[in-house]
Amino acid sequence: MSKRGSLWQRSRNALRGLFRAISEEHSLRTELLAALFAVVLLLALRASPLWWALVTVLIAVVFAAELLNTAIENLADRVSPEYDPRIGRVKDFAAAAVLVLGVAAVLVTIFLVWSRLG
Ligand SMILES: Nc1ncnc2c1ncn2[C@@H]1O[C@H](COP(=O)(O)OP(=O)(O)OP(=O)(O)O)[C@@H](O)[C@H]1O
Repeated sequence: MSKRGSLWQRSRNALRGLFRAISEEHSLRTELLAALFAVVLLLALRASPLWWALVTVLIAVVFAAELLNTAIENLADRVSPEYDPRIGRVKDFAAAAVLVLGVAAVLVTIFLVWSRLG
């Protein structure tokens, strides 16, 4: 099987992964809603372009982390479907990465509201 492909083919694979993850992962859909809320908040607060840039990067990073977490979970389940404490640790580490970014997103939202209304 060839590992090379046109940019279009690779983009199609990536988009297929994105839509599959959105349809299968509840947490990704929750993050999508949170991103929508952040955009509404930015509009309502008439935030500066710098805030838009910061929130955009944060949304993308949270999404990317969740997608990698999903990929790791899928791989772990394929490699070791049975209970294995090391697989549990790997999944916990991947979930922790998403948690760290989720906390950062909440803090940035608080700072945004604070800077505009405080
Ligand atoms: N094969 C396994 N061996 C040991 N522990 C596991 C195993 N599978 C899952 N776990 C434990 O259960 C937790 C949840 O794993 P699971 O694969 O169900 O993720 P999830 O709840 O679907 O996560 P997410 O909400 O991010 O999709 C893991 O973080 C890990 O602690």
